[in-house]
Amino acid sequence: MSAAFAPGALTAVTGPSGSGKSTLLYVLGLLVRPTAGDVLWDGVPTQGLTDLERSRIRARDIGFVFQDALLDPARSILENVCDAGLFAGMDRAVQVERAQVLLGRFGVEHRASHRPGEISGGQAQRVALCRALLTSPRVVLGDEPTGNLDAESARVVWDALRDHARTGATVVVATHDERLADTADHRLVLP
Ligand SMILES: Nc1ncnc2c1ncn2[C@@H]1O[C@H](COP(=O)(O)OP(=O)(O)OP(=O)(O)O)[C@@H](O)[C@H]1O
Repeated sequence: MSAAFAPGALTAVTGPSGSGKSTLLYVLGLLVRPTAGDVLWDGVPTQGLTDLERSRIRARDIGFVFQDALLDPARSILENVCDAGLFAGMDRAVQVERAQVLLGRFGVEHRASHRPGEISGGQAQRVALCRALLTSPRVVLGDEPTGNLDAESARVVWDALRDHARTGATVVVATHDERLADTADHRLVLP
């Protein structure tokens, strides 16, 4: 099986539980190496890249959103978002400016100095989205990013991912939510 994920589009990955949606995203995101096959990045095979080279691509070009926000509980909301820029070599002032714009866009700017334990699950997921978008990555991968959210927050997160695809990025999202998946540009169904 092979699949191509085009820039400028959101692809929804669906399929039964255990069909490999998460595994596919981890492989695409260069978090794990496939036991067979390869991921081509701009047409270039990634299997032969060193861990450092793969980490560089991840830091610079890939944003991740998981089912849980996975924020660092010891750091403020602003710091959690800015941290995504560290390994991408983003200037600190640019990190803060961009983080504040994103937090404002998703209605959580008043929580910037709070700790993750002081905000709701829906707000935490919006913060995770800001973190994923901080570097304006060319690729955003979502593993059930709306799985724990109420309908309104789910829509906010999904629409933001689709809007990011509209900027020319490649966005791939695994989901069990058929209604959201129906609004994706493409659909990959795992058997
Ligand atoms: N760390 C692991 N080690 C070994 N097998 C694993 C590991 N993680 C997942 N698997 C197996 O790989 C297969 C695919 O799992 P995966 O989590 O990718 O499916 P999924 O489609 O995302 O499922 P769900 O919708 O339930 O999240 C399953 O059979 C699972 O048991």
